[in-house]
Amino acid sequence: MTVIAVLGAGKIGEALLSGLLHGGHEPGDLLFTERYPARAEELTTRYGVRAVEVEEAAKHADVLVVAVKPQDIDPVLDELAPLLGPSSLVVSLCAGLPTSLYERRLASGVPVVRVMPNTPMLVNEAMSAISAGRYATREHLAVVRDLLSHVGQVVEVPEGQQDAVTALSGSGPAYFFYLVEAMIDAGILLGLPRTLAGQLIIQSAVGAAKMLAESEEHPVLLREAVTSPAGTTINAIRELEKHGVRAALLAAIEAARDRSVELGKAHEA
Ligand SMILES: NC(=O)C1=CN([C@@H]2O[C@H](COP(=O)(O)OP(=O)(O)OC[C@H]3O[C@@H](n4cnc5c(N)ncnc54)[C@H](O)[C@@H]3O)[C@@H](O)[C@H]2O)C=CC1
Ligand SMILES: O=C(O)[C@@H]1CCC=N1
Repeated sequence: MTVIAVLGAGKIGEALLSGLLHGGHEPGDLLFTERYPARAEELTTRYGVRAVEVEEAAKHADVLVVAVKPQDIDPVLDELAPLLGPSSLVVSLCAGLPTSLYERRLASGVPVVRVMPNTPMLVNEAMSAISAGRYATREHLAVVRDLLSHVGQVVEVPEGQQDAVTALSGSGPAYFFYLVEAMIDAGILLGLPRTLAGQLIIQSAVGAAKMLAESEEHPVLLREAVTSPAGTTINAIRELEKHGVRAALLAAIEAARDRSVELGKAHEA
């Protein structure tokens, strides 16, 4: 079995470890590094996966998955540089960081694959986009695709699209959570108990997501099917349009893309 080491076991690192375990990986085939000992202990207790130093991770793992914040990448690259060679495989989950950064800072020929996943990895429903760096072959991409397909869907994109992907599906779950949170508040405004409002909205979100995923219909048609002439929904849609919700989403996602570009630029030579 391929041994995978997750470097930095925060929210997305934990989601990956948990998703891989759900997907059939053995705890013994997974390793992680973590800056905070208490966090390391917590994860070992929860998942039975061993926390190691970076040297051990580099020595034993076939795939090293970098899952620290982009702002924390420098010390990780310094640690990895003397430990890796062309037979290693580095997978970066870091928003904004280009494969060229790794290629510049690690030994020549180290293959790097850039990935933008998302947190639904925790429930095996991730959307991950993968892009090969300069030294990554089709075989390296296939290894990464196989690994991530245990925790959701995988698409390959040109690396130039990764900042847009980050804004869309990397951050995407947060936008849906935000909408659900606001809709539950609307239930409170209308006088419903919070638990009931939560149940109504969450199940509506699950049902709508299932229809989007399973029906062949365009989202516009699915919305139109809910929107009866002179009915209730069109009144709500009019308010959404009046308040510029569509324009707000376009601007919000563009701002997220811009931040991803900025995070990459901060590490330019
Ligand atoms: N949270 C999300 O939804 C997504 C995050 N990402 C990317 O994943 C990366 C991690 O994000 P989060 O998990 O949200 O951040 P986080 O802050 O929850 O996790 C980062 C973890 O790395 C650890 N760490 C930092 N430096 C370390 C070092 N030198 N050695 C060992 N451990 C170290 C920290 O203690 C922390 O536990 C980021 O680069 C982010 O862009 C990508 C897609 C989605
Ligand atoms: O907010 C962030 O920077 C990370 C990257 C995509 C989702 N979360």
